[in-house]
Amino acid sequence: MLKIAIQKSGRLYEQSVQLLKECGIELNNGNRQLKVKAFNFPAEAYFLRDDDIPQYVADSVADVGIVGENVVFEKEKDLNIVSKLGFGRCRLSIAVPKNMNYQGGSDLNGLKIATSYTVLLQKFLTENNLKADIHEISGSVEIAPGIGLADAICDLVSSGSTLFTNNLKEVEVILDSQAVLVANKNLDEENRKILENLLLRINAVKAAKNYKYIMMNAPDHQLKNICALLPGMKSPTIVPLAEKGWSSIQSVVNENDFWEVIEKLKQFEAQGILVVPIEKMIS
Ligand SMILES: Nc1ncnc2c1ncn2[C@@H]1O[C@H](COP(=O)(O)OP(=O)(O)OP(=O)(O)O)[C@@H](O)[C@H]1O
Ligand SMILES: O=P(O)(O)OC[C@H]1O[C@H](OP(=O)(O)OP(=O)(O)O)[C@H](O)[C@@H]1O
Ligand SMILES: [Mg+2]
Repeated sequence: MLKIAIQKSGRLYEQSVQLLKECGIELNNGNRQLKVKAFNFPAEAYFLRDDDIPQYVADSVADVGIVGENVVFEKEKDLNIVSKLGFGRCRLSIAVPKNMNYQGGSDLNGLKIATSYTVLLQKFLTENNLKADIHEISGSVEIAPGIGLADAICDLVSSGSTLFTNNLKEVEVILDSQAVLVANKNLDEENRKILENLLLRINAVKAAKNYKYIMMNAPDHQLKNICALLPGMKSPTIVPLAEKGWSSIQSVVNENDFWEVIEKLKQFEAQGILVVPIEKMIS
């Protein structure tokens, strides 16, 4: 039985549960139980404060956990990061009052900086030969300069709207972060196998999000051009149409190249192009 630690509530909760669901792991947490067995997978979920997850996984209280890289690196526990999950994207940044004439890192010398990320902030200061006074607070960090508690802050930023509403501006990015799956370094054989299975599913879900399934008709003399454009997972599927000289082509296309590929397909006389989402993709 693989014990999976996930955030009880907050920024990562919904997407963590959703990811497990897309992996076929259903957790009925309807009545807010903190420990829930999956119906159809040898796993059990523990719902915890995100700050505690690295410690619990390192201590084998849980075998794996879903948590932000920002927390993983701040806590400095000996863990394996086994997958980057692509959600919970944010950055850990230093921000100063909007009206400060900030020229560069050396302007931080001698300032009082409020943060919940003392380890990562100290590392940044040391690496950049800066000396500032770190003032640890556990939340509502952005309010600190406005109430005279500190001169600057170091906290998570995503859209920047919290900084904006508190009259602050972002001046240094310390870390780019996203949610990751971390694992205990000494899993037993049984749990290692379950984790392998879970990772296969996570990779299938992640890959599917990056690709679309594409179908079209094209004249046979363009097949070579189109196949070069759409290599597919192995190679495209080509089926002759009832109309002579025409074929139907099916393949996958990466989301990033999508519009460029469509434009070229039109040049290669493709018609009736259909694009559909993929639910899972296993290579
Ligand atoms: N604005 C944001 N946009 C995207 N991801 C974010 C944002 N803020 C935080 N995160 C990510 O989500 C994680 C959890 O954030 P949240 O604000 O829910 O934490 P918390 O208040 O410490 O929760 P807990 O009650 O579990 O301790 C953060 O550690 C970070 O990785
Ligand atoms: O750049 P933004 O999009 O404004 O996001 C940044 C804010 O989001 C997080 O807090 P959250 O809203 O999760 O609340 P919290 O204070 O309870 O952690 C983070 O601590 C910032 O305050
Ligand atoms: Mg927390």
